[in-house]
Amino acid sequence: MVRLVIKVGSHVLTENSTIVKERMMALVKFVSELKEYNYEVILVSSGAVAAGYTLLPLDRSSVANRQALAAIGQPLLLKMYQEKFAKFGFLCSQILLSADVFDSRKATAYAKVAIDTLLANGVVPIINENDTVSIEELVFGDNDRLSAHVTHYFDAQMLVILSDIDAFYNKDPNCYGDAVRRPVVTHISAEELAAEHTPNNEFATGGIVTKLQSADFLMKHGREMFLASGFDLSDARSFLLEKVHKGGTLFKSPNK
Ligand SMILES: Nc1ncnc2c1ncn2[C@@H]1O[C@H](COP(=O)(O)OP(=O)(O)O)[C@@H](O)[C@H]1O
Ligand SMILES: N[C@@H](CCC(=O)OP(=O)(O)O)C(=O)O
Repeated sequence: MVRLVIKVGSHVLTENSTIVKERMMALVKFVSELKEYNYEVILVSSGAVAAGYTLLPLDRSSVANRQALAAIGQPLLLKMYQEKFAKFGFLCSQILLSADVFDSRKATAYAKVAIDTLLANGVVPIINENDTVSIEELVFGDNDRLSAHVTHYFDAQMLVILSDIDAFYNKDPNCYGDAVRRPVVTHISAEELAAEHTPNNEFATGGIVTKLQSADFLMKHGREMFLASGFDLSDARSFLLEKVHKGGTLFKSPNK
């Protein structure tokens, strides 16, 4: 069994203050297919704040309101995931983590026991940051780095980030028409890791920099990361199910 972490961003799941059910369904179908192909899949799903906003459009500039939106949106997201996974005969489950879990070996080990047990029973763990209590020094703030920690500490081989962008380019393709895709990356420079956050959606928090930081963390720990589109899953499907690297970017250490 190969253990995988799939991370999906807020923009993939929501558009114009609504949850895009078709995209969520495509994701659930893809995860279910991966499970049929003997992958163990942990899903890291963003979208709690964006989902909360579809029910109660509070002003998101206030931290308290964002905490409240996450509390409203997280159960809605999970309800939708449960209904959709049930169509494929799978149970799913919710695990909310905060950054301090990974500061404690004991807490990390306890969380891993729960995840191992869920996976051993065929259940899909769905992880998000515990946004209601994760503030200030406890916060990852973006699920890119959270999912990199999940991949490393819960012993997955690879992280697959399904984003609103289909790959890593030499410059932002949303700003530069001549940006060139980088299919394989084996080194990330200090400047790239320190660049400003550039999220492309009002609910997204990370941008490309947190994806590069996640890739760097994983490469240093001997693990791989694949960045591909979450709007069109064909590159991720080809890569994981057909073992053909068409689009997307694979981050791997040079000696692997
Ligand atoms: N070099 C780059 N390659 C790809 N995307 C980039 C680059 N520089 C900046 N970006 C921006 O990063 C965005 C992806 O981050 P984000 O919107 O946070 O995605 P998600 O919600 O999927 O996590 C892209 O839509 C793009 O505008
Ligand atoms: N925990 C937050 C995640 C926000 C976030 O990281 O979004 P994204 O940059 O789209 O992955 C939420 O569920 O709204």
